[in-house]
Amino acid sequence: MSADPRVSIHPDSSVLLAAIAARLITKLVDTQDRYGDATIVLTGGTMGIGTLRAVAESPACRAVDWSKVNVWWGDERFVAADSPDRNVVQARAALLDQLPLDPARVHVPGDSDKFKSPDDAAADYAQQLQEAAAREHEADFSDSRPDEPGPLPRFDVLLLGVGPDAHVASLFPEMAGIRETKPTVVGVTNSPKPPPERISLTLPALKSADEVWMLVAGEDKAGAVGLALAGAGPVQVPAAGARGRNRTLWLIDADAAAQVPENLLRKEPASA
Ligand SMILES: O=C1O[C@H](COP(=O)(O)O)[C@@H](O)[C@H](O)[C@H]1O
Repeated sequence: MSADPRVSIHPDSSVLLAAIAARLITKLVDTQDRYGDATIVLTGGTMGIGTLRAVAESPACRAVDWSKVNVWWGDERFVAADSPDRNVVQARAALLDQLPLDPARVHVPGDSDKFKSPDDAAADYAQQLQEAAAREHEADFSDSRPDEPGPLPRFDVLLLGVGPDAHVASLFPEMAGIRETKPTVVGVTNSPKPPPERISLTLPALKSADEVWMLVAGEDKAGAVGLALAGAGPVQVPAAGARGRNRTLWLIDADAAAQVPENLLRKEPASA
């Protein structure tokens, strides 16, 4: 089951980033009230890193118990561990290094210093995910606990940027990664956007999240946003396939909203 998209449009990218940060902080606090901890899946790119900077700037940032936040990434560039191209390196500089995170809860995808190929790093990341899922399963004493752990832990909120070509994470239109239905993680060797080698969660793994938030600003993304929301197929338009189980939220600015289908635009209530 997955949730139909809802769209929330903000006047420009700076208002959008502040609004996303406020929502994210609230979501993490609410989730910690419910489960004791919260799990976020981060993304890279302009909006992914901009969101982290906006969280760092928010006075409400400290409302979250960061020692009980589990951190994963939806994708990573397969380059040296300290490369400025790494989503992890950018996320640490934007926010993570300022937080009292528990290092055991920060799950970093592999790099080219440690692994020979994107496929090897993808296998390691899939293993990290599976181990986290097994730990969660062991600690679950509820009546709804399944007999066996699944391949993925609980993802409470999963953030995604969208490229002008409608890629999400490192799943690019018409390429092998977006067609994967079985593995949770895939190695990418020919990304059309540099750097060419990457690892990415697959579409089924993205769709396992409780909530998926699509973060998009700028007129160069309007075509991709329009196609995704008009119901295009995920192989051609990967952003169309990314949906949360309970919520799919498109948080976008007015420029990126230029081609949103009319029926998805929120109407003002009619005046009496
Ligand atoms: O390469 C990537 O691109 C996407 C989108 O980035 P943007 O700069 O166009 O917003 C990003 O979400 C992904 O994590 C990243 O690796």
